Amino acid sequence: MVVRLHSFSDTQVLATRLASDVAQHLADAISARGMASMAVSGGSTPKRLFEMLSVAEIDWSKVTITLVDERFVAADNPRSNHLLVATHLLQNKAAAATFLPLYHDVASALQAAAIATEKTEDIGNPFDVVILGMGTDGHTASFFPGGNHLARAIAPDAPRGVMTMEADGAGEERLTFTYPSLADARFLVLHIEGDGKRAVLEQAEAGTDETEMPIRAMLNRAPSDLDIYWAP
Ligand SMILES: O=C1O[C@H](COP(=O)(O)O)[C@@H](O)[C@H](O)[C@H]1O
Repeated sequence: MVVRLHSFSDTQVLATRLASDVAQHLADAISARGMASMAVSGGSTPKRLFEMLSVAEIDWSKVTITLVDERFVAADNPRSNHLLVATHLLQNKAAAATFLPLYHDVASALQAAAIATEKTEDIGNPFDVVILGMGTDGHTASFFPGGNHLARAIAPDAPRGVMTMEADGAGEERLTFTYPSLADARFLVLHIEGDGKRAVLEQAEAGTDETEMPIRAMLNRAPSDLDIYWAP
């Protein structure tokens, strides 16, 4: 694998370029296979990107979107990644896309993970586009340091699909695609912004302990090339 760092002067320039690159990969997938799949992150970073991507001139009716991870909360909860995507990405032209949520209104996160795995099994083998984020603790998706299922979730031979995760730094119980589900994406992106996250990235690149900083699994051993988009 190759890790490429793309640095931009500011977050607006980054979002413009990343939206254009993602749209191109989705259009290429539609041309090649008649459909496209994409898994996106939540959190605060992707809002501007989502808004720019939502107006891209591609055939969104052939695009299926899901999340790399989610909190076990309903879609009207302000902390829901589904709500973020619905508000900022599934708008404008992208309103024609199909969205597959990870959260389901069932008794446990474990049940929701099983349903999400089943409902997403026909997409993402591999995903055409995966956009990862990274927390200042070095987590990506819901691969949290100290997570109760971290070792299983980031194992190279973990099954494709969605698992649960609990960790002190995670807040609510989480739902997350496993490492193998994400790491072989045709276009694998890590989107980070700010000097603080750049310092966290450099710290991650300088070590190998994945339990300390799970983003290292993606940086060190993803089967796909990893394109990092960063702006101060
Ligand atoms: O918990 C989460 O945080 C990360 C990073 O979020 P940010 O607010 O620092 O951008 C995100 O990638 C992940 O999807 C989300 O669930």
